[in-house]
Amino acid sequence: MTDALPPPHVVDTAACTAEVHDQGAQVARWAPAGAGPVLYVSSAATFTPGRSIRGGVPVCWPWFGPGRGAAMEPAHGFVRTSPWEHVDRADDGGEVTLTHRITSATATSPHWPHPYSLELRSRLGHALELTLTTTNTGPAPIDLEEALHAYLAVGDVREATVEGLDGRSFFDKVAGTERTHHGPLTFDGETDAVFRTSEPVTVVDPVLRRRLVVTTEGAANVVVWNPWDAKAAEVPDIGAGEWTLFVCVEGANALDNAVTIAPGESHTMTYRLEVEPL
Ligand SMILES: O=P(O)(O)OC[C@H]1O[C@H](O)[C@H](O)[C@@H](O)[C@@H]1O
Repeated sequence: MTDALPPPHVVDTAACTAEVHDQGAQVARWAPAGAGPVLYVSSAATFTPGRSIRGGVPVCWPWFGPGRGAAMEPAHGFVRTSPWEHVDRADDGGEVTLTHRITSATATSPHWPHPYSLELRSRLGHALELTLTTTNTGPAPIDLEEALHAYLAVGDVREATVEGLDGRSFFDKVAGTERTHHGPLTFDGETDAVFRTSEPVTVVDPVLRRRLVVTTEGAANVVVWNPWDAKAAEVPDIGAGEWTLFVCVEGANALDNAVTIAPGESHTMTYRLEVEPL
């Protein structure tokens, strides 16, 4: 039993540099040409079988956090710490698409006794585009939550804002209440919010002088998370003081926006990330 993950798939083209692990089909790094790293990866991240990498884009499936009944383990589902099969690598003029698949033949949970096939296509180029497709291969409907849990690198979360959430309702997981947001989102404490929106959102970062534009399809929610200082200090794989260096802006179908898929049917969620100068 080795205690280190196999080396990631490496992409190094005129369009971008990137690294993608078979465990969790997790994109750990992505930097389009001319930009610095766009995804935060903790200096204390572990690259160990069975443990999620703290950073990049973990795939949360088929429940989000502890699930709707707050009793599911591991948090965020079992596929982010499972090995996926790497099934394809295609190069299209410098844009590389990696395809990973995981199915009920190799990865199951006592909480999830359902036949399924799950595929992630990671298109790595000037933009990062992740397409997660669930197929119900069993005889009964399945009901699931999912998230593409991107850790976006920022210069200082206390100076960053998120545009595109004005007027949106959200479940505030910190307060445990339903609320409506007004104006740009700023950060002055622990933030853990499941917004009901399918519209693009933009992280404006005056420190790194860039805008990170997040566009989703097939996602009813955008989740915004930063643990702030005290919560981050309780998480061993967030490097000391590094809570200022990221904000998670996730595409998701969670809570009352869980997805039901009929036998033989599929559902697709797409998360697209682009960098613009400020
Ligand atoms: O520590 P993890 O299991 O990776 O979860 C990290 C965070 O993920 C999401 O953003 C959730 O909304 C948070 O409640 C959770 O704390």
